[in-house]
Amino acid sequence: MITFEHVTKQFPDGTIGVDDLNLEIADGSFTVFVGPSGCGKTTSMRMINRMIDPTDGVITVGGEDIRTVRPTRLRLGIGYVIQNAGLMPHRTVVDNVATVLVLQGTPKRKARIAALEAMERVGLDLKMATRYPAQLSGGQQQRVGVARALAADPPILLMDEPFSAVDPVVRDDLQREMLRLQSELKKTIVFVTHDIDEAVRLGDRVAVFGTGGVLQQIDTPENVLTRPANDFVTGLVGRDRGFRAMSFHPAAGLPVLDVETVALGDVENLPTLPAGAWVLAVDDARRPLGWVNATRQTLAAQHGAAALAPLGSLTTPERTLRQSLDAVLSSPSEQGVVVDDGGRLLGVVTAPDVLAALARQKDAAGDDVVLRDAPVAPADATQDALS
Ligand SMILES: Nc1ncnc2c1ncn2[C@@H]1O[C@H](COP(=O)(O)OP(=O)(O)OP(=O)(O)O)[C@@H](O)[C@H]1O
Repeated sequence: MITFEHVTKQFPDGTIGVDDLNLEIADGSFTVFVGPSGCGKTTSMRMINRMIDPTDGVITVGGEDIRTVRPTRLRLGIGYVIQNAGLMPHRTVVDNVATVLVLQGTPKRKARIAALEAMERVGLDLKMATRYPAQLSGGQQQRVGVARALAADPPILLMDEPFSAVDPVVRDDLQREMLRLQSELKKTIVFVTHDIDEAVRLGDRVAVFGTGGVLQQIDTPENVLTRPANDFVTGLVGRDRGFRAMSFHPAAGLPVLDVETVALGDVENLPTLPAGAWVLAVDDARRPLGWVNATRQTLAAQHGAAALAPLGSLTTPERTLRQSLDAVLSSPSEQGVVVDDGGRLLGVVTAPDVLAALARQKDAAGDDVVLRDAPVAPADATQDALS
């Protein structure tokens, strides 16, 4: 457990970085500090490993007041990952990852073996071990940074905007990897970001910081989205929070409707489709391949799968209403394709059904916040999702 009790940090020039922070971070939890620039997220995080000392209040780690623990000893149990990874350019990847272990006195060979294991854990190809950081992509460097923090197996991991400098696709990959890692490792993670989407995706607790280093709300991601504590949090999570909150609603119970299908080889035998009609082309195992409509019919008969309209994103009955709506919005037929775990077609879902299911679930929870602020008309949801 990490606790902050009435913690304030005033810098020598008078700036209040963090103002009377009270916070409990449970062992094994993933807590995200989120908020706009300059609101005290990094200062709060750096006080945990004593890179910054508070001017007032008490921080404990594992029940110990950290003022009584030498920073070097404290940091042995705390991994630290920063933006741009902060790797040493003249050391190979494996030696970068082994850094902390070597500093702790682990013999070099043993440290390298542990470093290779950490690289594997974060999904890095071991071929990269002998490269230098500049020979890696941004995303790979960031993985090296995470491997380095994990190599000595500290129970606590501090991560300061670790994925901000990479492009959205790589970032999505790194976030997914982080969730997988955490489900295996169960570290106590404190993660700083200014991106609310990243915060609600990764955190099991989200701490929203506001101007002047004042904590505005600490709660589950769903509650931050659906029950923002005040206008500041409402502003931060934005007007499309209703759409984001759909990530927390299961798609179970959503009607999966039958859809007209055609085997790819039989497209040419289809009767001419009326305008607006769509038929789903499937392979021999009933895996969906793409959509056919009147304008695609002849092309698809001549050129096969390449001429089909793309499926859009697929979903499964076990996923969430947000993924169901994504599937609907990304499908040219406005029918979201639902498959089983083997990728075989189960049917389709539609936008009105997704929104009705959301309304039912919100009613059952006795919570009208999302619906009040994110109208249930399909057109609005579409606009929100695309904006
Ligand atoms: N060494 C310092 N001296 C004076 N003021 C500082 C110092 N470090 C931080 N601050 C100020 O303290 C406040 C909180 O800074 P902090 O870096 O914790 O914010 P942040 O929320 O992490 O912002 P960002 O997302 O931009 O990193 C800011 O107003 C900042 O300018």
